[in-house]
Amino acid sequence: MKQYDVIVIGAGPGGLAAAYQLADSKKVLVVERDLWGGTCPNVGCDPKKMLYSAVQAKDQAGRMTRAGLEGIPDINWPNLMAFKRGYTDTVPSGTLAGLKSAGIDAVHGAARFLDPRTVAVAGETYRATNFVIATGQAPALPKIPGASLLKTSSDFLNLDQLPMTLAFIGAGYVALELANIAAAAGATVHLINHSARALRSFPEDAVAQLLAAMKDRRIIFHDNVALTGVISSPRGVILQAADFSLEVQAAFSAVGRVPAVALGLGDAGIQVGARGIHVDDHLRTTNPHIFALGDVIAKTQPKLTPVASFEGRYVGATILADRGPIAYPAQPVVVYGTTELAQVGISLTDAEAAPDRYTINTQDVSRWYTYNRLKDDSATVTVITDKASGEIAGAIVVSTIAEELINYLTLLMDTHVPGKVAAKLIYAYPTPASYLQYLV
Ligand SMILES: Cc1cc2nc3c(=O)[nH]c(=O)nc-3n(C[C@H](O)[C@H](O)[C@H](O)COP(=O)(O)OP(=O)(O)OC[C@H]3O[C@@H](n4cnc5c(N)ncnc54)[C@H](O)[C@@H]3O)c2cc1C
Ligand SMILES: NC(=O)c1ccc[n+]([C@@H]2O[C@H](COP(=O)([O-])OP(=O)(O)OC[C@H]3O[C@@H](n4cnc5c(N)ncnc54)[C@H](O)[C@@H]3O)[C@@H](O)[C@H]2O)c1
Repeated sequence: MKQYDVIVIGAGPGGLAAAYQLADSKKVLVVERDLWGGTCPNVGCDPKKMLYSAVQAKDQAGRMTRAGLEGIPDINWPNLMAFKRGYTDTVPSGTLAGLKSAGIDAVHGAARFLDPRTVAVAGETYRATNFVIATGQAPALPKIPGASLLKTSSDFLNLDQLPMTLAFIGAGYVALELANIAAAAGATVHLINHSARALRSFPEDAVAQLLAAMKDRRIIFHDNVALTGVISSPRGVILQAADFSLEVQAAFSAVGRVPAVALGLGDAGIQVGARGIHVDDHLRTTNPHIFALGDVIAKTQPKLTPVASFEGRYVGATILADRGPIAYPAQPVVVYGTTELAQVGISLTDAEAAPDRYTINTQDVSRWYTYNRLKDDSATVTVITDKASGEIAGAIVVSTIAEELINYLTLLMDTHVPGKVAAKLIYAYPTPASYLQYLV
């Protein structure tokens, strides 16, 4: 039996951040059951955005037709997939090499608690003073007969050939982002939504702008369809509901993700609910020498890579010395769809409910120089300002380059720079930042 100061279970962005934080002063072991690096670089953010790169380039070319460009390029799926694999194929070995060079031990296999101080991995047992559970989430399947015929986001991001007809079940981040990629690459894409509302955490008007762009791309939305079953067919699968039947070559579940908690948590005295492992304000589980972080915990913060990494650094630092409860900075979120939808800070609904406290300023910026140059016809920016301090309290950006502006607005929020101070600075021109003076 080997003894460590800290055992980190799960080598995704959260677990790795904790391990690196501890590497200089503690004897650390990282356990991973699947791909070193976890979801984000292997089957999540990074491969998705490599495929999205070709979609962005194609879309910009499309917008510039009759403005100097002729012809819209086609996406060659096998070549695009080879480009993606050129990155993802190196992730597990690169991650492992990074751990070794930092003096962190690594073992491959699924960890399972035998008791609160011991885990078993691949037939060996390991003991530690502290544990960090960072096991993330896995794709969920709808609870209907035939659900095992459905594929997942991980399958989509590794398709050798793109099916010509396909469906996504769900209307959240995964469904919208992957539907956009598939449709831009030439597939006929159906999106099956069990309600009439997509992306519930975003304002309805902004979502409507995104959905309009996706419908222009000929993505077919089937709202208020509660599937009752999936059966196989000679050409693929048939999705069934009351008064509804749709045959596609492949169908992908995008109904959310479930916390990966099959690691004997009961034997370690750790409580877990449907949304994940319960933690306190120090990210301690119900067993105080065991921490949990990232997507696997029940939390109000979005389950995103930079949030998991932030928590990993916090837990690493807290194991070294208690620095008080975790205090999160603002967390920007971006949906990389047919246009980008980005949001940070207070929600529009909460700001509208407190008109004495907040100013809400929504502007159509599509004719402003940078957006006009890019022919970004649906660009809209909403900035919510705290009346008393003049500081930015939140923002919503719809634009093909929303990912850029949302980070500047986040920076201003986190550094408590009031809008009128930000407006006086000099920014490179012409760039999205150079319009901050008219936005904040
Ligand atoms: C398709 C897709 C696109 C996404 N796009 C974005 C994006 O654009 N931006 C963004 O910020 N976020 C995005 N996310 C979310 C992001 O990937 C996660 O928030 C992030 O990976 C969470 O990190 P984590 O370390 O908590 O968990 P993970 O990255 O999931 O890592 C957990 C690791 O633990 C391992 N593990 C599980 N159980 C055990 C066990 N018993 N023993 C050993 N190892 C175990 C798993 O194999 C996994 O490698 C996306 C997710 C998906 C699925
Ligand atoms: N750009 C990004 O940052 C990004 C991209 C992808 C994923 N993610 C992360 O991954 C998480 C998971 O994404 P997701 O899209 O899988 O989940 P989600 O929670 O965002 O969306 C799930 C969707 O499925 C629908 N749904 C649930 N049950 C259903 C059922 N039985 N039938 C039909 N529809 C059903 C929901 O109404 C919702 O529209 C996100 O919450 C986010 O944390 C982030």
